[in-house]
Amino acid sequence: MASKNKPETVDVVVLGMGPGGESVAGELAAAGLSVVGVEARLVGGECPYYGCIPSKMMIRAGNVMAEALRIPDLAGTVEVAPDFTQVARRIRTEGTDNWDDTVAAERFTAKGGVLVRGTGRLTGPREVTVSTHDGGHRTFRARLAIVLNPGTNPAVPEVPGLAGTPFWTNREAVQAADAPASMVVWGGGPIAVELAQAFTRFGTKVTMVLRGSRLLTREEPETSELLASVLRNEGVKILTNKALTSVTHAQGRFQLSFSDGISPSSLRAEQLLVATGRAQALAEVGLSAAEISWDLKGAPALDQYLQLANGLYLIGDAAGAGAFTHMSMYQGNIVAGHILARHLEQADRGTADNHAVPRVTFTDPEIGVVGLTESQARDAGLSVRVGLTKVSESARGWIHGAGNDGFIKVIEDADAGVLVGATSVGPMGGEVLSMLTLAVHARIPVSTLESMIYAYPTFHRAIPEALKNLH
Ligand SMILES: Cc1cc2nc3c(=O)[nH]c(=O)nc-3n(C[C@H](O)[C@H](O)[C@H](O)COP(=O)(O)OP(=O)(O)OC[C@H]3O[C@@H](n4cnc5c(N)ncnc54)[C@H](O)[C@@H]3O)c2cc1C
Ligand SMILES: NC(=O)c1ccc[n+]([C@@H]2O[C@H](COP(=O)([O-])OP(=O)(O)OC[C@H]3O[C@@H](n4cnc5c(N)ncnc54)[C@H](O)[C@@H]3O)[C@@H](O)[C@H]2O)c1
Repeated sequence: MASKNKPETVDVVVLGMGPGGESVAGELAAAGLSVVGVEARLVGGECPYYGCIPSKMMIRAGNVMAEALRIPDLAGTVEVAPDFTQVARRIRTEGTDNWDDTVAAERFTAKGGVLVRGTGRLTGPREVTVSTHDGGHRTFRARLAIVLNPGTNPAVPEVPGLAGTPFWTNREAVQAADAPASMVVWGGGPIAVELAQAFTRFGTKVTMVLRGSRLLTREEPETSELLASVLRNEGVKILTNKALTSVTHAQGRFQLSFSDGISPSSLRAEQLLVATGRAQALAEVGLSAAEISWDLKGAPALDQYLQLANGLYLIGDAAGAGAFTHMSMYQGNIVAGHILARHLEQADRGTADNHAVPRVTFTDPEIGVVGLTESQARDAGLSVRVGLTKVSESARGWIHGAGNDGFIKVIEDADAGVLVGATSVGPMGGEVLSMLTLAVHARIPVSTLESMIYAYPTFHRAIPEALKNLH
């Protein structure tokens, strides 16, 4: 092993092996470059161990039960007895290998990559120093590139009493052995709504406490309204415009005090889930050593190849174009393509284009969104036409019956005659989103979408109805 003071020269250093970092590092190593991947926790990052995969396993199980409970409306009788321990077992054994990344690490090293476990920091424009888990230090000089993929950690606001209590973030929630009897979910973003619904379906009495007046504030107001009504019907309490002022924990219960600016109130619950956004791990990476200034308030400035400076790339949640696994991987692909084009003379794969970023919040109904919301399109100065239709009014939605809440909303740039955004809420709303994503991505004229044949009776037949309603 090299000493602290003797840098080792390699082609590429990937700092943080989230979904994008893992794929860039693997591809470049497989192409024959010498690649060091630096990872402080688990190769693969948040998504496979604490994010997408375990949460979607919970959601899948909850959805099966919710469907079963719709049987009396459509098909007979059924007895449903939720058992969270089955979900916990599946997450532990199939989903996360008991939070062990050996398979992912070996996938990378089998391609010729070198995995260094520890926390890395930039110590120069082309230099990374790692405090390794075995207590040493290694310094690497990157001949060709450094790719930063540090991701995020749960952000926990400072509230008197909170720090000393056994609250959950997403990381503890997905490791739960059982569903708590009652839980306060603090926050109203995607993590909060997905986990609130999943735990409710396993018998947890959930109270959501929001700082503002609606759920999923980045999405259309119609989305927030519909989701709130679905969650309330399932038994979730939603308290709005509340600030958490103090927390205590005694005898296995949390006591939470709130203020709404007028009068104080309090809640007791067995568990508290803090889902109040994410903190950028990029802040700890030492950007100033690479002479990059960044003030944490927005995303750092990147060029179209996702470079902060020549040969210094940034991908993933920290790149600020959407905190989603598919964005991390999309960006990783562009960066790998750029490095290979520059140094191995392979064909360039193009540059980052964020006009059609899709996202799906996996509640029931699913919430699929692409591109701009109505207010974003108006704020951008476009001449906007909006079309909306309810899923329950389509033939398929009507046939579907119980569980058919949803709508399609399309946003057109009327001058250009193309969609610039769309929302698809409903059963399989995330799958219905796919053709809307293509329409926004490829700027397909609305007249072409109107002339297309849509199979009957599918959920996506609601899309031409929404187009008919454009006004
Ligand atoms: C509960 C939950 C559910 C989610 N569900 C979805 C979903 O359904 N679909 C979706 O698209 N997205 C989902 N996401 C978001 C998704 O997990 C992230 O967008 C995704 O993980 C990509 O993040 P990233 O590439 O920025 O890196 P991350 O996944 O955050 O990984 C970064 C890695 O870098 C390492 N690291 C950081 N700093 C250093 C350092 N200095 N030295 C060494 N290593 C370091 C970290 O240990 C980590 O492993 C979900 C997130 C959560 C929390
Ligand atoms: N299905 C998916 O794709 C999926 C699922 C989960 C998470 N994610 C990604 O992970 C990211 C993080 O999710 P999230 O739900 O934590 O974050 P978020 O930033 O979307 O939502 C945070 C919530 O906490 C509230 N909040 C923030 N600071 C607060 C404070 N000081 N006091 C009270 N409330 C406060 C906000 O008002 C908001 O309701 C998302 O933006 C999303 O990109 C994606």
